[in-house]
Amino acid sequence: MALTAVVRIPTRALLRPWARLRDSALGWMEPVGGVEVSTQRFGSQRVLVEPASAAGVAVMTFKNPPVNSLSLELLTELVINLEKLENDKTFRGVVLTSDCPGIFSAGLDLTEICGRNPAHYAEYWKAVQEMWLRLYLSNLMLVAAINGACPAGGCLMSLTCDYRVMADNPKYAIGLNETLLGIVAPFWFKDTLVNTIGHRASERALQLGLLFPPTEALQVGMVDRLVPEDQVQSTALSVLAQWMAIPDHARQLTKNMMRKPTADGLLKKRDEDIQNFVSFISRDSIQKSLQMYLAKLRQKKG
Ligand SMILES: CC/C=C\C/C=C\CCC/C=C/CC(=O)SCCNC(=O)CCNC(=O)[C@H](O)C(C)(C)COP(=O)(O)OP(=O)(O)OC[C@H]1O[C@@H](n2cnc3c(N)ncnc32)[C@H](O)[C@@H]1OP(=O)(O)O
Repeated sequence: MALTAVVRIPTRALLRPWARLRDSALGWMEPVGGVEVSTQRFGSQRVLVEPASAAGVAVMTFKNPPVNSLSLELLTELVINLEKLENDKTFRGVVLTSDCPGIFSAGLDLTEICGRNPAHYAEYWKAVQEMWLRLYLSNLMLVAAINGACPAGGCLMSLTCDYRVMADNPKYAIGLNETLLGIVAPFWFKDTLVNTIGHRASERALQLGLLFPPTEALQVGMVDRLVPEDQVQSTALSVLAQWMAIPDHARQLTKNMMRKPTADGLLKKRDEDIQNFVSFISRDSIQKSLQMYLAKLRQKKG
């Protein structure tokens, strides 16, 4: 079914993006000559992209049931869809959220890093790096609408965003819990956390593999706002509307200035990081820890 519709945004609003917010607040909707904005829904099997009602904004929804684990396929689709949004200059902001009830993302897909061969680990880790680099350095404004559990790689993904809104439900938790699995968060996971909550809080959180319930996550600065579950996405959209009031070029240069040094840390040694990952994850002791952890997860139901 074709869902294409074309909305015209006046050129003056595109040249002065902050004017768009003001104009729409005034109820200015009249289509006049300008740039075409596609309102077509797109995406792929595991990543749905829908333009939001506000011009320039899209919602990217992960749908990789049951837990949105970051499989190679999901990572690949995420990067492709992000690139599409970035290439379409009508989009300025994206809300990232989940279609899996009660779960934002369970993090890396453990079946990708357990019981496979070194070539697979290398391919997978490259995709994880790519996801982080693309999101972390994206020129788009990214807001995470965290509508469920958000451990490990799921937390990392949310930390790449410019703002995090989380459902205020004590059943959900967020954090980099790698040590609980007997594995170690790589330096760029660590750097992303340090840049968000500071060194001391990160050191404690990483060593203990802390998963913070929403109230504590807010206190430590891991998320920016808590709202009732049914308001997570709408709040994320209204946060984006506020950020849209800032001229893009100034905001983008500022974001890049803040983040590039951290990203360069990985860009300078991507291959070495892949080799480290492959040799670490291939160790018998690490594979045993992961197998035990997976078995525990699977037993939970039984
Ligand atoms: C010196 C160092 C050098 C290099 C270091 C290099 C690298 C090491 C670092 C690698 C980084 C890793 C980061 C990660 O992301 S690891 C993944 C961590 N994730 C978790 O710990 C989350 C595990 N899952 C859960 O806690 C729960 O599933 C969750 C709270 C998300 C949802 O709970 P719920 O009760 O709703 O569902 P479950 O019944 O638990 O799960 C349903 C089925 O999904 C399977 N599952 C869950 N999580 C994963 C996963 N991450 N990957 C794959 N599969 C997962 C679970 O087993 C159930 O499966 P079935 O029983 O239905 O078959």
